[in-house]
Amino acid sequence: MSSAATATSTSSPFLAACRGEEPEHTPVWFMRQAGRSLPEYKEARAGTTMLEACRTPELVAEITMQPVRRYSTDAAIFFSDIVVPIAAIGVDIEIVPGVGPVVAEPFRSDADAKRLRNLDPCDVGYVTEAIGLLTKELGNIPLIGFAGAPFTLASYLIEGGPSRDHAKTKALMRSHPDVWHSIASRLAAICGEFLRVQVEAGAQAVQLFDSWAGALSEADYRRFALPHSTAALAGVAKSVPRIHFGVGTGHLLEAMSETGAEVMGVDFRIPLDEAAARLPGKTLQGNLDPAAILSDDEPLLAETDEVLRAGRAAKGHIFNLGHGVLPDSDPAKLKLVVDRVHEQSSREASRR
Ligand SMILES: Cc1c2[nH]c(c1CCC(=O)O)Cc1[nH]c(c(CCC(=O)O)c1C)Cc1[nH]c(c(CCC(=O)O)c1C)Cc1[nH]c(c(C)c1CCC(=O)O)C2
Repeated sequence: MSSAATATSTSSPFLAACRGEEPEHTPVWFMRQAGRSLPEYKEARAGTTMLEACRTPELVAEITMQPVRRYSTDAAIFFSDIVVPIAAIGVDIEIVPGVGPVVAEPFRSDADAKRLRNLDPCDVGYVTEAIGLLTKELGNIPLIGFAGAPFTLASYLIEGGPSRDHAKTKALMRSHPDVWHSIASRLAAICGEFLRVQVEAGAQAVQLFDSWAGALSEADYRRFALPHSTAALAGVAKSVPRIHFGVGTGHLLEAMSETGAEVMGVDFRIPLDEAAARLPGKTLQGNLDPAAILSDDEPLLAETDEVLRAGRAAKGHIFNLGHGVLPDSDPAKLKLVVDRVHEQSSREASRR
């Protein structure tokens, strides 16, 4: 490792917390920190579709930087989407504004599984290029790369779009487990490669989003999702810290941490001290309710303090929301939270 890289990793509160070391203050970043809550994002994105934007390195770098500049977050998350690698291998998928990913021909059969060929780094050359631009601009702020987990991606491919009950996906798992495992294992290989491309280009941590895994029972999660998420994360094992996150996954925390992730994301439904008792020795990330950002300052700051207090029970704590920033959020409130987290936790650190 070069001396520059060593200096970066030792001086970053985010990377220290990932490793379970004592940072100078509690690091903070927000899922969906770049997005529709920022006027400068709306301006930069005007006239460009989401997937076109993800394929334009200068625009990706600019949008990734926007929240870092505005809020002084302790990490940047790469601006992209979980469906970018799927589109890159030629699957006809679009991101429809206000809806989400929509697939022209939903996946149902073994023949469909074969539409998922391996990802070649050249398929996503724009990702490597954008991360190259970003590592120069970010200085010692680490960049988080990410991918969607096989279950969450498979749900979009099988349902054809967003789904509340994931009924077609669950029916396919049960009736045709061989087809399911074929789709999910191909997705795991694609996700693992997508993560590797980002790390090789300069991402210093990764997050695997299994946003919809909370729809599964623990038994089904273990049988149908866990092996594939484990395989996806194995792609970058031992190279960078790996964060794993899902929504409504309180019943799955232990099972999800068996993927090997060093950091577990916790949504807002479970207090961090409870999660810490269940996952001893893990760094936790979370978990202010995104809706708290829409409230008045007083309740917002009280809840921020409570998340910090509960987070002290964990080996390491990375402050975040329990899910993504809501589009109606006022950027000034997010800035208020960042400043509060930094102030309160540096005061705490100086008392130790
Ligand atoms: C399920 C999922 C998707 N994408 C993602 C997930 C997992 C995280 C989660 O649970 O929220 C991940 C994602 N998508 C985006 C990021 C960028 C980084 C960040 O700031 O967090 C990340 C990490 C940008 C985006 N991805 C998308 C937007 C909004 C598109 C726009 O601004 O036009 C952004 C900023 C589009 C998208 N893409 C997806 C959805 C559901 C949507 C929203 C559709 C809508 O409401 O318009 C699929």
